[in-house]
Amino acid sequence: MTKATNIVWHESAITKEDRLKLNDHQSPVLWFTGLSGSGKSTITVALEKALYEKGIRTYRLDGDNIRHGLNNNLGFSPEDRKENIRRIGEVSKLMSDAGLITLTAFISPYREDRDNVRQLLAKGDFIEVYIKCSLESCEARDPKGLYQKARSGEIKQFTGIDAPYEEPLHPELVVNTEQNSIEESVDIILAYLRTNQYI
Ligand SMILES: Nc1ncnc2c1ncn2[C@@H]1O[C@H](COP(=O)(O)OS(=O)(=O)O)[C@@H](OP(=O)(O)O)[C@H]1O
Ligand SMILES: Nc1ncnc2c1ncn2[C@@H]1O[C@H](COP(=O)(O)OP(=O)(O)O)[C@@H](O)[C@H]1O
Repeated sequence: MTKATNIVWHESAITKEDRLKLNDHQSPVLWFTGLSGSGKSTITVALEKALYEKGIRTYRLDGDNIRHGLNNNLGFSPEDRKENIRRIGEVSKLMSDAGLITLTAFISPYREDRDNVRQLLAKGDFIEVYIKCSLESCEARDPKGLYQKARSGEIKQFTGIDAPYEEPLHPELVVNTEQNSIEESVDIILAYLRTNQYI
């Protein structure tokens, strides 16, 4: 594939700041990361509902859904996961520019890939939320039966089994879903957004 050359950035007449004036909130990216079954999808769904009910504009990007469309040409090798996260980072940046609070729910197992997204976004617009849950509990939950398939060798390169997960070193938030209910987890995140004047 040859990269495009001779392309020039074209400014809009309306900026992100203009769009944010129509909102009563900022437009950060809430980047959820954690093992499969840790609760990323469950919590982002509940959080998005809570935000919507407060009149806040949101959009949720979820690994399972995005891999059906935009990223349907990617698998689970380290290179493909990197490209998956790079594209989601770019999409999140557009959403932030559009004035939405984005909730992303991807395993995003590599620190470097998550840090690249942090660098891509304006300061304060990347909120890393580590959904912490032991492999043991995730495997006991096994909501999609994938751990069982990974253990039997039917699925290869499964995160936590035969592919790595690198825990965040300095996440803005850690939510432990072995200790907190779904409602408590949502409240922790809402409190963070309020305290830091995002909403
Ligand atoms: N090999 C392997 N490893 C991990 N996960 C797998 C795999 N194969 C399929 N699945 C399903 O795909 C979902 C993870 O996709 P992501 O885009 O979030 O993964 S990644 O961020 O690129 O690592 C993940 O969804 P969640 O369970 O919601 O995390 C799984 O349902
Ligand atoms: N405290 C909790 N927070 C989030 N999910 C929980 C919790 N306790 C049990 N669960 C269950 O764990 C599973 C998490 O699955 P899911 O949200 O799909 O995780 P992920 O998106 O990280 O793969 C769901 O079946 C959910 O009902």
